[in-house]
Parts: sequence; structure tokens; C-alpha cells
Amino acid sequence: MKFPGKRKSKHYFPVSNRDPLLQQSPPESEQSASWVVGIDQTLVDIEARVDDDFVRRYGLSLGHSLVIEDDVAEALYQELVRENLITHQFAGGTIGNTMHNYSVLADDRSVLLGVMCNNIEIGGYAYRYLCNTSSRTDLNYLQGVDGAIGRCFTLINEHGERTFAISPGQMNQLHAESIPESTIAGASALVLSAYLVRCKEGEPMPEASMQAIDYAKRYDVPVVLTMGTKFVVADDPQRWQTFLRDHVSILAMNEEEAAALTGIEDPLLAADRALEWVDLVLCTAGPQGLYMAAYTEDEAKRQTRQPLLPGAIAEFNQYEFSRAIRRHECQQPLRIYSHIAPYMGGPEKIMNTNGAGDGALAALLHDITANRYHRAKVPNSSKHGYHWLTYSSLSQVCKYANRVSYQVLNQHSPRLSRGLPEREDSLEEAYWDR
Ligand SMILES: Nc1ncnc2c1ncn2[C@@H]1O[C@H](COP(=O)(O)OP(=O)(O)OP(=O)(O)O)[C@@H](O)[C@H]1O
Ligand SMILES: O=c1[nH]cnc2c1ncn2[C@@H]1O[C@H](CO)[C@@H](O)[C@H]1O
Repeated sequence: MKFPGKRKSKHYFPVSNRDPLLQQSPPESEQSASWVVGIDQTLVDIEARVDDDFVRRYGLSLGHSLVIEDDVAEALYQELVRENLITHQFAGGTIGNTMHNYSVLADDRSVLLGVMCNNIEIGGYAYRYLCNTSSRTDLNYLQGVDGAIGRCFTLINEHGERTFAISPGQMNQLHAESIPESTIAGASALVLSAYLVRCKEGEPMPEASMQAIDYAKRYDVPVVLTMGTKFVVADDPQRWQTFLRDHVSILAMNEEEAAALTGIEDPLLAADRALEWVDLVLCTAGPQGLYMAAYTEDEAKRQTRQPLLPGAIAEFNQYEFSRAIRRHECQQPLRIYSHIAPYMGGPEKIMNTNGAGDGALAALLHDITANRYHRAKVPNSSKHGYHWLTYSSLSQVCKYANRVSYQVLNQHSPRLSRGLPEREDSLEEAYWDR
């Protein structure tokens, strides 16, 4: 486990330190002590540069993800090939990206559940998917299917905005029997997306996801849900609110999804509303940066040393230096909030906004898993006086998430090609001055 940012703080324990006291902890075993599990619809992203007219002609919706029928997919694909518009082909899928990015950041194990072709052809989509996934992502639990994985046509316009057209193949054929109970039981988090319910009648993916949620609840593993697209939410916001209240601990969304879910345009107020259902909210807001909202233990709250921010909730970041805790672990729950503007004001030129939100979630998962790792290694540390959810304060997690989003905006693929530079590992204040 690589920690999320080197800390000057006394609590960080350097892995290479030769201090004899620290040597008492047993050596790292091959098998990781902490990991995250995610379920995804296995998809390869086929990226092409198109104009907005192309998007309209195929009945798609700018900036969103829609499922298309096979004949439409074929016509669309043929036009892309004929006009020579395809620029890149990557492994994709919102949770696949998040697991990969987590593994790259933490240099540690994530487990991906989903389907994979039984017969893999060199150079084919399935082959590309496997080649473009981190070797730290455990693919041993994928379920074989006879047929193709899904294709996600990722259509980028001149402003770098992306629209998805999904040709599903066999991506929704994951069965409940393929969900490994013990892998979920030992995980730091189970990560799902709202896309998983977007299936045809009778497809097993929703049932497989519910099976995973049941296991997670049985072992008190936090369930993380990323919203994916506002259309899935807008179909039935009431149903999603109930789903969140009944099953989800951590919610990740962007401001459009937040508005569809809560009916509230202001991302801070929408995140605050969502705290009625979940323990922690990450709400990205494109060029506005991102917000987080969570609970802390009132007795252990910490005042920020940064300027108090105006907003729909006055001075909302007052306790952003506090760590997050799940509501049911609190004696006296207190709501805390934080916001951060885009790192360095955003890249000079955005290559592609695809996956910036997935990147932010991977950073949050890294912080949560590092906390669990630290608790397992140093259970009597003063850092674990309470049963915290995050290793870092809400403020620090915001910075880290934002930094990772920046990295994704700066490259083509939604999957990080490498971890953050070592020199930048410190997320101390000075680092944030341009
Ligand atoms: N135009 C921009 N300028 C500066 N930063 C940006 C811009 N767009 C996104 N970001 C950064 O990326 C983060 C995530 O962006 P965004 O809200 O677009 O995610 P998203 O819509 O969930 O993305 P995806 O669904 O593709 O993963 C933001 O919090 C911000 O830090
Ligand atoms: O329906 C879907 N299911 C799963 N993943 C999807 C779907 N639509 C788009 N993406 C994925 O979202 C990533 C960026 O956040 C893209 O890599 C794309 O593959």
C-alpha cells in the first residue's frame, strides 16, 4: 500500500524506515491486507472525434450515455471507420476505470467483477481490455461468456466534451453465483454504478449486484455508488433516494446527477440533502471543482485553517479538517463539508474530460483503504480512537481527488497510465500555490 500523499504528520509511518520499533510489524505478505471490489459492465471505449450533428443524427444526447440497438451500433461504427474518425481504443467502463486507477494510485490490489469472453483473440476487444488493465487489478473472478464484451462509442466534440453510445454485447450477463462472498467480506469497499440496472428484462446483472450488496451489508463493508449519468437517475429519482437510504454508504456523482437526484441545482445543497441517505458524498462540478460532504464525530471535530467559504450553507467548510466517519459509528454526528477549485485552475488544454469523475472517486477509495490498512497494521494508533472511514481530513481528500482528476484531464485515456509523480506526493499547503 502506497499512502495517499506523504505526510509530515507524526502519524504517517514510512515504509522504508529502519526504526526497530516499526520493524515489529510483520513484513508485507504477497497477499494484500486491504483491497476494494467493484462490479462493472465490461466495455471497451472506442473514441472518435465527431461534430454535434453526428451525435444528433444517431439520436444520442450530448454529454450523456445511452444504450443503442445493434443495427444503430453497426451503422455508427461503419461511419466512424469509413470517415476514419476513430482516434483511440481503450479499456473503459466506469468501475473498471475506477478499479484500475485505484490500483495505480495505491500500488495495491483491486478486484474487478464482470464478464469476459471465454475465447480471446489477439488484438480483439477483450484482448485490448485485458492488456489495458493494471496488473494490480485482480481479474481472476471475472465470469466467462460466449460472445462479445460491450463497446462504448466515446464521441468527443471540439470542446473535449464526450457523449457515449453503448453497444452492450454480453456485458450484462453476470450471474449472482459469480459473486465471491469472501472477497467482498474482506474488502474496504464494494463499488457499483447506477448503470448496472440499465439492462434488458431478464438480464442477470441487477440480481448479481444485489447479491454483492447483500454480502457487503452482512460484513459491514461500505457500499459505494457512482451515479454514471443523469438519465438513469432522472427516470425515477424517488426510487434512487430509497435505494441510497437502504443500501449505500458513499455516493459519487456530478452536479447534473445531483440535481436529477435531489431536484437541487446547487451542488453543496444537493450533497447536504444526500447526507440524509448516505454517510459521505463526493460531488464533482466540472470547472467549479468538487464538493464533499460527510459526518464527523462532534467531539473530535477540527476547525479549518483555511479561509471560511461563503455558499448556500454559510461558512460550510468550517470543520473540513475533520475526518469522516459513518453515521452509525457516531455518538454525536456532525455534518462537515469541503470544496476545492480545480487543481492549478485546470489544465491549459483539456485533452478529454472523460473519466475525470472516476479519477476523483479512485482517490477517495485510496484514502479509505489506506485507513483500513493503517488500522490493521497499527490498531492502537491514536489515529484509530474512533472508527473513522477516511485516513485524511475531508479537506485533504478533496485535494487529492481533485489532483487525480487533473491528471485524467491531462491525458487521453480515462485510465491513469502511471501514479502521481513522487515529488508531488506531498499535498501540503505550499504545494497548492501555483
Ligand atoms: N473544464 C474544467 N476545467 C477545470 N477542471 C475541470 C474541468 N472539468 C472537470 N474538471 C475537474 O475534474 C473534476 C471532475 O469533473 P466532472 O465534474 O466533469 O466529472 P464527471 O462529469 O463525473 O466525469 P466522468 O463522468 O467523465 O468521470 C472536477 O472536480 C474538476 O476538478
Ligand atoms: O453504461 C455504461 N456502463 C458502464 N460504464 C459506462 C457506461 N457508459 C459509459 N461508461 C463509461 O464511463 C467511463 C467514463 O466515466 C467511460 O470509460 C465509459 O466506458
